[in-house]
Formats: sequence, structure tokens, C-alpha cells
Amino acid sequence: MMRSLENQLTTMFYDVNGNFAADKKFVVVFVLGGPGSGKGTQCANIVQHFGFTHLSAGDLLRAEIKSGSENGTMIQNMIKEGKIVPSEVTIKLLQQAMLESGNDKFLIDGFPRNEENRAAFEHVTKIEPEFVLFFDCSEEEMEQRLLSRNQGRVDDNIETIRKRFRVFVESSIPVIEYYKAKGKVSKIDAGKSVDEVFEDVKAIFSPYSAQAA
Ligand SMILES: Nc1ncnc2c1ncn2[C@@H]1O[C@H](COP(=O)(O)OP(=O)(O)OP(=O)(O)O)[C@@H](O)[C@H]1O
Ligand SMILES: Nc1ccn([C@@H]2O[C@H](COP(=O)(O)O)[C@@H](O)[C@H]2O)c(=O)n1
Ligand SMILES: [Mg+2]
Repeated sequence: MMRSLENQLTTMFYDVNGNFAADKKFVVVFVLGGPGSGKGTQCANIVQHFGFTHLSAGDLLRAEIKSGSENGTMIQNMIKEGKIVPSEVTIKLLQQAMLESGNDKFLIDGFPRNEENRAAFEHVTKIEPEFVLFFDCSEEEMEQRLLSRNQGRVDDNIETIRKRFRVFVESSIPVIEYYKAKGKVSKIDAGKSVDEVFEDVKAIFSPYSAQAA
């Protein structure tokens, strides 16, 4: 009888002490910022120049909806409301994607979104981020960008956008503050043009340029 994926993942990637991927040294950068601050746009540029693998938690969740899995309806409803999906669901998707990537350098985009995400990821994977890349942008600018994004996303409507802004302020900013207190936040003015923002991003990632794929 086929073993569950979870069972296979556990067998393949946890050591006898229950440590995830204990034989690997993953470099993880959390990419945080409000909805529409440009996380995905800049991650695509960083991938091109510095050899990281881009893992968007939102994209992984949307793929899970499309897969028709048992969690799909719950995820869809929570995304429609701009709410944060239970961490165990998102973390399992991230772990699977990390292990399937064949890479050891990751931009984890839009995660952790709240304290539960942060603490659960650290507990489950034992991974501390190298740093947090924080895209700081005004709500006015982000709202304009989202309303003209035209990607057919169920959450790009003014009602859900406003809810996502509230979730970002109430739940995600405290996570950024947590890492700021550890001296681990690199803050970027994301209100500038795409190219100007990437100039600032390049400076932060310059230590990784030699290792680009
Ligand atoms: N610096 C910028 N100036 C103007 N438009 C931008 C800039 N960066 C991204 N955009 C545009 O804004 C929209 C949102 O960008 P993006 O999808 O990268 O944001 P995000 O932070 O990943 O948002 P979400 O959290 O909703 O996924 C896109 O249409 C993108 O083309
Ligand atoms: N850690 C996360 C990340 C995202 N979500 C849900 O997905 C929505 C879209 O995320 P984007 O980063 O693509 O904007 C987000 O609004 C949440 O509903 C999540 O639950 N947990
Ligand atoms: Mg995005």
C-alpha cells in the first residue's frame, strides 16, 4: 500500500532526533511587506541574479487549491477573506517545495505572516532566517498596484485588500518587529520604481553574488 506523502517526507527528510533535513544547511531569507509592496516582483529579479529559489507561500497555497486537495476549499475561503491559513498547512507546503527544489538557498515570500507562522516554522524546521527583506510601501500605493494587477486573483478587490492591510498591520508587522529586535531586518523603500527598488535589493544581496547559479 502506497505510504502517504507525509510518511514518505518524514522518512526521507527527518533524522532519528526528528530534525528536518538535518544533513542540509539551508540559507533562508524571509521576504515580507504589505500586499502589493512588490515581494513577488523583486523575488523574480533576485532569482535571476543570485541563484535563490523563490517560494511564494501564497502561490503554494493557490496551487494547493487548484490541486483539489482536502484543504483546498478551506484555503480558498481564507484567501477570499484575507485571513492567514493554519501554519501546519503552509509549512508542509514550504518544506515539500524546499526539498523538491534541489537548491539550498531560498527566498520565502509572504511568510511568516504572523507569530504562529514564525514560531511553528522555527520549531518544525529548526531554521533561522539569514535576514528578513522588508518592502516598506504606503497603503495608497499598494492599493493602486493591486487594483491594476489584473492577475484574476480572488483577493484583489477593494474589500479583501482592506482586510489584508489590516491583517498585515495587526499580525505581520509584529513579526517584522521581532526580527528587527534581533538586528535581522533589511528595510527597503518599495514605493520607488521597480528598477530603483532592485538597485537597493542588489546592494543587500551582494554577498551572495559570487555564489549565483
Ligand atoms: N516598484 C513598483 N512600482 C510599481 N508597480 C509595481 C512595483 N513593484 C511591483 N509592482 C506591481 O504591483 C503589483 C503587485 O506586485 P507584486 O505581485 O510583486 O506584489 P506582492 O507584494 O507579491 O503582492 P501580494 O502580497 O498580493 O502577492 C504587480 O502588478 C506589479 O507588477
Ligand atoms: N504565510 C501565508 C501567506 C499567504 N497566506 C494567504 O495567501 C494570501 C495571498 O498571499 P500573497 O503573499 O500571495 O499575497 C494571503 O492574503 C493569505 O490569505 C497565508 O494564509 N499564509
Ligand atoms: Mg506576491
